[in-house]
Amino acid sequence: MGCVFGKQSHPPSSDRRRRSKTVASPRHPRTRRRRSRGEPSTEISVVNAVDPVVDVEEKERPKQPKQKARHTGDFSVSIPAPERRRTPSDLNQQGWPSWLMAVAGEAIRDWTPRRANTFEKLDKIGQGTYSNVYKARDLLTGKIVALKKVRFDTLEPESVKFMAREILVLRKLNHPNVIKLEGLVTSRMSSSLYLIFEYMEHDLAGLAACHGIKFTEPQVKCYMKQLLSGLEHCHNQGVLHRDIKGSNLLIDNEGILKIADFGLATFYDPEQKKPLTSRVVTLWYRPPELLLGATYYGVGVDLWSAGCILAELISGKPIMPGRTEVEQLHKIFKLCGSPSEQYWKKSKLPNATLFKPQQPYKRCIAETFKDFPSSSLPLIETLLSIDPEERSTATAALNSEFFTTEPYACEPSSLPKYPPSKEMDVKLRDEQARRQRGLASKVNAVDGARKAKVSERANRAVPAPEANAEIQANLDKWRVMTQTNAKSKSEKFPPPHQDGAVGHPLDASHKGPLSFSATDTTFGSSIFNSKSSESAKNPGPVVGSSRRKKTNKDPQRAPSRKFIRGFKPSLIGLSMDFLFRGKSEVIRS
Ligand SMILES: Nc1ncnc2c1ncn2[C@@H]1O[C@H](COP(=O)(O)OP(=O)(O)OP(=O)(O)O)[C@@H](O)[C@H]1O
Repeated sequence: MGCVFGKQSHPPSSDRRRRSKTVASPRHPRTRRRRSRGEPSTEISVVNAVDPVVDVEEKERPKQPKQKARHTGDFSVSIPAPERRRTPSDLNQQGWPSWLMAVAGEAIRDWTPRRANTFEKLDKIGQGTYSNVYKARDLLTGKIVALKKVRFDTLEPESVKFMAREILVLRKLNHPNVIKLEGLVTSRMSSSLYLIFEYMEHDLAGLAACHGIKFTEPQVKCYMKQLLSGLEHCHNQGVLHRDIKGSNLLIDNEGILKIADFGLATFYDPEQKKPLTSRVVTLWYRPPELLLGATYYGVGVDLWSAGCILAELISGKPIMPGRTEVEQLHKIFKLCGSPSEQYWKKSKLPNATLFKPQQPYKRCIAETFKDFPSSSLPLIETLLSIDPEERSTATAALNSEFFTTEPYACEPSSLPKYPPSKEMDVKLRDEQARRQRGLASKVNAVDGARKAKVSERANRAVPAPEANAEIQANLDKWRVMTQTNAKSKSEKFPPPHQDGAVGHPLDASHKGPLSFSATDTTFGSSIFNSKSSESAKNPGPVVGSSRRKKTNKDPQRAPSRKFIRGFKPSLIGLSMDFLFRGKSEVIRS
């Protein structure tokens, strides 16, 4: 941060915005974030005069920061005339900048911002799609904290609102298994905002990716108990998290698990349901109703993700690593069975006609997970119910026999003390290994290196790849073209104001899912084996946004895109079976 002065050096931002709108697809798959990825359009130069907190990013910011188009929903957000220059007089009495007061007044009510110069930034410890996270020392208390620097565009009130929603949600929650927002930091003239959190040493994805860590049954129960307790609190407070996955489950050195990253969370009222976007939750953990386009949903979405995590913790690998929405649904149907006739009728899901298989798929959770502890199966069956209502509640899950039969959950404090294992650490380790392999491959022939790369990636990346956007866009087009009564997209999907998170595509969280031992052989079932080998042959997208872009051009990924492009209105009436068959044929070729 430092002492930061605003300096106007760009052409009017509307120009840049116009340009950027042509860049991003309105159906960009990363629904995850509705916040802008673009830097504020007022260029900032940094003079680190007073603050001990040096903002590396601001120092290194390029002269012409690229702006990505922002889509709050299925459509671009209209943006009001930009404010040009910020001065200290923009701060109100408490020290909040006016742009924040104007749009996010409620989120910061009764709080006073901390000054940047009261923290010492120590290390970058995490990177999300819309944030960088730093380890820092609070110079007033000496405590180590995590500072999450949120990227958003002050000139786009919508993007500030999304950030404000995250703050509002966090302020409403107060539970040992939910990350606590301890305050906010603003710097005088810059438009950055930092969220102050308690510092957590690990995340479950990172731990799970550590070689040699295989959780025991009491340990799995311990983590699951904490996850479900945190979820129970969120749901009781009327909050849906909508992105439960390993890298969002932080763990401290005392073994305490806390649910983090509420950037996609929303308030909901089960008594007065409002339409919400279906384009949330990282693909591998996304429940079938969202893949089928549900806009009225509830706690079941988080419980499904919790079910995926439970099975993953026991098995040692992600259970349904799909690369596209179609493939994800296929994996779900193969494992959990396709929805019953009754459910298709009752749910009236937007994509039902398209995705309903001609031949129903049989549920085979018990056979697939036959080696799992027997008390875990009823809970997995419940959490992975196709009908969200059958998933029940976090409270019911906590009372299930999984937790009431021996061996019981261990105490968090008895969990092993792990070395630093942030997902970021794992990424860096992998990158280093890849580089080394690259060198080795020069000596050992290209082929061998490619194989190693494939097997290493197979279990890790969580895609909600750009192909998803494409498929959704095609499905929408197709629906419009084929339904006599076709509704417009805006009618099918709630407009942004109905759900702050609508439709801004969920770009794969490049966060790796839990990836435990790749050599796990616990599963005898053909379903599991086939899945694993499929992933191994067709590795998921690589981690990290820049690389993700590259992978779109990766021939390994092309088949699904090719398939999607070839998806014509004339396919109406062809079943999901056909779609799956067609897809796998293309993949094989
Ligand atoms: N309180 C914390 N203590 C330690 N590390 C943290 C903390 N909060 C976040 N991190 C690290 O930073 C990473 C990114 O944080 P977070 O998930 O909140 O950001 P994000 O931009 O919302 O990410 P994503 O793109 O996954 O949604 C986390 O995976 C984690 O490793």
